[in-house]
Amino acid sequence: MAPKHKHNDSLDPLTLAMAPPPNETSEQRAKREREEAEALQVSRRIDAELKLAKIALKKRKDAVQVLVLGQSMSGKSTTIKNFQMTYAQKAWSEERASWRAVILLNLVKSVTTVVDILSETMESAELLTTESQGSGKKAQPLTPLNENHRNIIRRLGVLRQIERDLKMLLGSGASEVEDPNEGGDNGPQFNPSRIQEFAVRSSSGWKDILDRIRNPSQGKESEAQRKAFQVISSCRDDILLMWNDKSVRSVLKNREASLEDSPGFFLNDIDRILSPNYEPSDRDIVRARLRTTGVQEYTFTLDRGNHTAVDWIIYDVAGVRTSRAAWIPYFKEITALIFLAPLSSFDETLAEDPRINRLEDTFMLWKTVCSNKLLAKVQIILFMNKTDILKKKLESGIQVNQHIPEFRDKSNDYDTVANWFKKLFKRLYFANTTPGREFISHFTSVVNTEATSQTLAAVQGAILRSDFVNTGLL
Ligand SMILES: Nc1nc2c(ncn2[C@@H]2O[C@H](COP(=O)(O)OP(=O)(O)OP(=O)(O)O)[C@@H](O)[C@H]2O)c(=O)[nH]1
Ligand SMILES: [Mg+2]
Repeated sequence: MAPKHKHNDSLDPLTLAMAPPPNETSEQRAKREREEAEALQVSRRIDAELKLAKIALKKRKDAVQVLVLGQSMSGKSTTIKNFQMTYAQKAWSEERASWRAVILLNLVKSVTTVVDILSETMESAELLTTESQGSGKKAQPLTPLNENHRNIIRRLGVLRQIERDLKMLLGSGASEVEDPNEGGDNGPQFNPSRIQEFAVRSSSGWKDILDRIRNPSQGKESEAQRKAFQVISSCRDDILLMWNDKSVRSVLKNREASLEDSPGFFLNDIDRILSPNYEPSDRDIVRARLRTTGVQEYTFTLDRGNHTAVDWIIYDVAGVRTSRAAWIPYFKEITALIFLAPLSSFDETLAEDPRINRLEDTFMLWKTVCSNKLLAKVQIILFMNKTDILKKKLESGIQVNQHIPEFRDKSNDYDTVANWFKKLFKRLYFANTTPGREFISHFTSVVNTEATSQTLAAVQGAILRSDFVNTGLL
């Protein structure tokens, strides 16, 4: 009989290393076999996860990826809300009730804005009255506001705490201006050193916030919302008294505070919003304002047009100047880019930098996007948005040439102004774009959901027809 070691010599070192130890007891053997079975299970799970990750990566590569860009308040999230409403109806209806907290905050903010304007007006009138009394002149009433207004303002003071509570509930996007600790600088638009920082920060857009409101942890969120609803309801009469008061309206007019056209304006809907069974309508949701922070991703499955489905991934980003570096990593991935240019902003300045005219900032961004090499093969679609507000502004007599001298003495009517802006975008496009890339643009008002659904259908067609898709890359 051959000696034992001779037999082992014929085995490879791996088999030897894995062989059960000699003199193994039956308990040791059972333990070893249990551990081996567990290890096998872990290995199979990892294999399955890798397979799924590979499929997901392939699905992602095959998807139409669209980045929506534009300055803050240009209507990016509102455009994506329209996509969601049309193509992801289940998610849209599931989120409906959660928008109530955002709408309550928007309402409270409008009230506190009016209160601030009235308080300032009364204070400066008092100061002037005291000065003129000191000089011995006869005192003239310098404001139509009186003691009744002062009492209303005092009573509405309780809404300050409600505003703070709702902001806490909704996170940093609930404030228009970034928290300075949140990582902003006033530097150039595309600062590569900031990419990493923004790319790793987890997204906290409205989708995450709405999920949190829908699934409150220990009832905290719903409690804040319930209290807000109660307190705002108790202030209803004072809010209406103030908002419907002729003197208040004349003060607001003198201060050129056009609240009705400001984002998230719900004062005219207060009774509906404060009814116990209130559920936000589609129109309420597209009008609600919540600033995007970070980058948010939405997935839809759309018909390719020939009854085959294709996944779309749409990225929503923050538009404030300090967050624009976070856009760059997405430039390499995307199929198409929708650029939001709010035409109505010709007489406004940026919230984050009041020295800069909003429309100038948009033109500058547009030029950067058209000339960017990473975007050379990307189909760019321009939405000249907020046309409804542009119309109203022009009708109210606001002159474009007072804010953009290059407009000179052209007629200040909507068609002339809108087409002149379009010409400027087109000119900048052709001066900076990749040769041969088509110029696609739409005049939009993305709060008008019916008109926008038609625009989105056209956008879908244009993207699927684009060369990039048709060269077989998708
Ligand atoms: N009247 C009107 N309001 C609009 C239009 N587009 C957007 N808005 C409103 O403007 C506000 C801002 O729109 P958003 O979609 O939140 O803007 P955004 O580009 O996502 O802004 P950031 O998240 O700060 O980058 C919202 O209250 C919208 O309802 C429009 O065409 N007309
Ligand atoms: Mg947004």
